[in-house]
Amino acid sequence: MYKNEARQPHLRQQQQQHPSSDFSLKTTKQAAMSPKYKIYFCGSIRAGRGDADLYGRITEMLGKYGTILTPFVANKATTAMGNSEGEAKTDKEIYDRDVRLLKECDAVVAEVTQPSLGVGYEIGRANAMGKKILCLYRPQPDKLLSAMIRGAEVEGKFLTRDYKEEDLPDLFDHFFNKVVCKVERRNSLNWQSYEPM
Ligand SMILES: O=c1[nH]c(=O)n([C@H]2C[C@H](O)[C@@H](COP(=O)(O)O)O2)cc1CO
Repeated sequence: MYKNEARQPHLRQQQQQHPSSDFSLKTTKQAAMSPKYKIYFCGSIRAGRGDADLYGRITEMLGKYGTILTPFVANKATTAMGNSEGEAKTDKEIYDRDVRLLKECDAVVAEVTQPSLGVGYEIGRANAMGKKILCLYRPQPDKLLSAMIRGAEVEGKFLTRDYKEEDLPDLFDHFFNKVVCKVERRNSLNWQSYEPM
């Protein structure tokens, strides 16, 4: 028995079930190659549902990188005047659930073209939690993005991008593969001293 089999008996079991293939190695490699993130998607609800179709296309693209924690934002059945969506029935339940999901997520993607109090609040809260954030804005002739979003930009942490829909695949590749994938050093352990690095 190899050393790590003693600590991970499931590896030995997998090896017995798949004797001709290096099952454990393959699954480990696959996991490393296709990281699946928990993504909090923000978009306007009570501030107007004019971009709901676009939110649907965005969340579909984001599915390549992980799980959307907030599918109700892109759901066309969610209306500006509805007072409940999904499991949440009251504003308090919506707020509590969304703050819990924000804490849980690995990354926030926000479509900020339609100005929304809720989206602004979520971005500020996520920023205070140290989450990686991508804000997407479609420049409008009569509408400027708030300085509290564009001005919050910090390289490698908080990105704001003016975009056209065809730019999204490249923007998402960059955000997830160059920004979100970077593990904060303080989250790792020095295996000699057991101190956080
Ligand atoms: O019913 C809701 N469900 C919900 O999850 N939210 C969250 C998610 C959205 O990203 C954001 C939208 O805020 P607003 O409704 O102020 O546009 O707030 C907001 C509402 C309604 O305010």
